[in-house]
Amino acid sequence: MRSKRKWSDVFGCAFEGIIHSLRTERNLRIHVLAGILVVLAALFFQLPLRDIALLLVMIALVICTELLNTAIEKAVDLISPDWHKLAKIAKDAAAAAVLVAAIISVLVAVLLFYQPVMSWLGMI
Ligand SMILES: Nc1ncnc2c1ncn2[C@@H]1O[C@H](COP(=O)(O)OP(=O)(O)OP(=O)(O)O)[C@@H](O)[C@H]1O
Repeated sequence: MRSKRKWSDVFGCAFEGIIHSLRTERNLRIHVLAGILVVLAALFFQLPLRDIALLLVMIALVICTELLNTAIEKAVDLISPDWHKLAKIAKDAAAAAVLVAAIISVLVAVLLFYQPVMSWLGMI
């Protein structure tokens, strides 16, 4: 089925989703702040553009999984306000997606920052 929604409506809904999630989800705010700090650190240590691009991809991955986690949580709360085994599986899997993205992002950041930080500290 072809959607008749205007582009401005599509962007408007997406923007509302971001604002609502930022207002209500503490973990998302932490991830956005961490992402900003990582980009500032990458600029400070003058990482190559390719490394900065990789960091941006990882930051986007974490923020997107966090947004999807919020979407799944809300949908599950709507469908299953009471305790249900499948609701637990859905929410736990969504939370696990954020955790995996966050862990891999930290590993990528450590690999990319290791050499420049050590050299800045005069340790190599
Ligand atoms: N309806 C439910 N049925 C079964 N288990 C649930 C249900 N709601 C929540 N849980 C369990 O509680 C955990 C926490 O769920 P909750 O909705 O409170 O998310 P949260 O961890 O507080 O997320 P966030 O902090 O990102 O808002 C879930 O991962 C799940 O294990």
